[in-house]
Amino acid sequence: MTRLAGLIEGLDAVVSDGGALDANVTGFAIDNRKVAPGTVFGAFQGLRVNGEDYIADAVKSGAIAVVARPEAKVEGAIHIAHANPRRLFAQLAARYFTPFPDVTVAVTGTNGKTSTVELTRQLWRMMGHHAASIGTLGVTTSVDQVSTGLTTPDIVTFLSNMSGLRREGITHAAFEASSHGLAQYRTEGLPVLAGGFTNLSRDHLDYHGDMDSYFDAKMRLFDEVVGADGAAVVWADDAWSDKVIARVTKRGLRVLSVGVQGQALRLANRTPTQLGQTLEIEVPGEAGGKLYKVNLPLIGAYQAANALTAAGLVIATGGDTAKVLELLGRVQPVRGRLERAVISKAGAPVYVDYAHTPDGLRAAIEALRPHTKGRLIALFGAGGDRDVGKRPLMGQVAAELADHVIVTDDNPRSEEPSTIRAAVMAGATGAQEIGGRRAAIAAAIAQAGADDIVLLAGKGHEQGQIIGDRVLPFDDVTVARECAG
Ligand SMILES: CC(=O)N[C@H]1[C@@H](OP(=O)(O)OP(=O)(O)OC[C@H]2O[C@@H](n3ccc(=O)[nH]c3=O)[C@H](O)[C@@H]2O)O[C@H](CO)[C@@H](O)[C@@H]1O[C@H](C)C(=O)N[C@@H](C)C(=O)N[C@H](CCC(=O)O)C(=O)O
Ligand SMILES: Nc1ncnc2c1ncn2[C@@H]1O[C@H](COP(=O)(O)OP(=O)(O)OP(=O)(O)O)[C@@H](O)[C@H]1O
Ligand SMILES: N[C@H](CCC[C@H](N)C(=O)O)C(=O)O
Ligand SMILES: [Mg+2]
Repeated sequence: MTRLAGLIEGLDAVVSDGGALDANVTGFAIDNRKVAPGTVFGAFQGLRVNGEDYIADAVKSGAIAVVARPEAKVEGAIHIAHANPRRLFAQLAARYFTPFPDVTVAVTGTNGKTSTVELTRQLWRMMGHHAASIGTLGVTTSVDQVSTGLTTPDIVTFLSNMSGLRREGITHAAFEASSHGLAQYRTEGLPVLAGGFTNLSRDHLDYHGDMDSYFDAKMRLFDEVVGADGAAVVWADDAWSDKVIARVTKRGLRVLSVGVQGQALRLANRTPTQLGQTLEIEVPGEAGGKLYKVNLPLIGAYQAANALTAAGLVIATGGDTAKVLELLGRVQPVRGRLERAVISKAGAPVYVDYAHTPDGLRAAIEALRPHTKGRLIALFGAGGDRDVGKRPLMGQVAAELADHVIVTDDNPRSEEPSTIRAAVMAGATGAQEIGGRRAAIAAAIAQAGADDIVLLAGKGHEQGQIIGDRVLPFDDVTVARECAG
């Protein structure tokens, strides 16, 4: 039995009459359609609708308490009122779902979150811990991967997953904190020992408005989600890194900066090899510090960055530096991130990558350049119902850096595919436009000679293409194999 009175004890909220405080709490929900008898309902103002409009329905379905703004109307259940109901709901739900894995870290940034949490999970696992990650790829453990649909799931899914992982024996968990997730308090309430920052560049301005608000949304991870005695692992070579370091230092977090300009793990040298790259990493300490040489079995400067951030998180939460750096030599590739799908009949390697921002495209093309003898053919589109301003910029980056560009469809969602393509084409001087992703992939592979390399960007691991409100099965890796054979 979990009594409501016990859960709300000491919480900073105004609690109304209207129900029994000794009632048994059976669960939490933020969608009235998921309310069962005994549920605590969170009623939040959303972008699409106002959750407060569903309070009466939630009470009818058996909600015993409603967390909502003081001005919301709650009848027939206890009103737990707070000006910031999402945050309060997270704290309350966490009291219900506790305990969680002992060591929990979070990663934010525009690009690299998925790769970093996945590499963190792998490092922990190789160190003998029971580890998991939660993010775009779903909930991943060493035996399972279950999709949640979003990068940062809703608060109830998140906390119940974290608690379920603990019951399965998971002691270490890394999760992706997207800017939407942070702005909506989707990952709160549990102790977070360290936060990682990968980078910041243009994305999601449809939601956040401008870069400063986008930055502030991300910084909530360090301002509020990571515990006051926690650590911040900061990729030091981004244009926003200094601002992040200043902010986390002001909060009093322990700072581990990593990268060429990093102080905790300094990337002294990076040399691409055929199947990966050699990293020389300087770690300050006694006797002038120590230089470690790591043969990272992943290609691309960006994966070196994510690997160092992951190593930083593991070290920040107690991992032995020498051991962690040694284990970087044994990590596995991350699904859909510079994944080699196939080698075409003509002999051209075809890579699938999840680049879906201008900066991501730049990183993916630059990663493949040292491995290209002939031409680099880049294929991509842009997602519908997302930041429209990034479209011509993606076109520009590709036109500038690739030798041949094919603009096609990503997930059009509710938009007209040709309109999205036109917006990308506006920046992509000299590009070829091919509607229909399968036809475009076939054309890209058919054009590639033995010395060329093909990059299929934007969809990475995704298993479907969202057209209208339907999701049609589509996997870039499978389609590439079909077109290559
Ligand atoms: C813009 C956005 O982030 N929207 C998410 C958000 O919506 P919202 O809070 O604005 O909610 P709303 O739909 O207006 O509804 C308001 C409230 O009423 C409730 N409701 C609604 C209808 C109903 O019948 N009954 C009911 O109780 C809802 O549960 C909600 O609490 O909360 C909803 C419930 O959890 C999410 O489903 C929804 O994700 C939509 C589908 C989405 O597309 N999100 C994307 C943009 C997203 O979150 N992406 C990020 C970023 C990925 C990246 O890093 O690139 C991610 O973390 O995945
Ligand atoms: N450190 C990085 N710097 C620049 N670009 C990167 C970096 N890491 C990844 N990328 C690019 O971004 C793409 C997405 O990477 P990843 O999935 O790890 O990021 P993410 O932050 O989880 O994305 P999402 O916002 O969709 O959750 C990669 O396929 C790559 O093209
Ligand atoms: N988390 C990102 C993923 C984008 C992937 C791309 N394939 C698209 O559909 O735009 C988003 O929701 O914007
Ligand atoms: Mg991700």
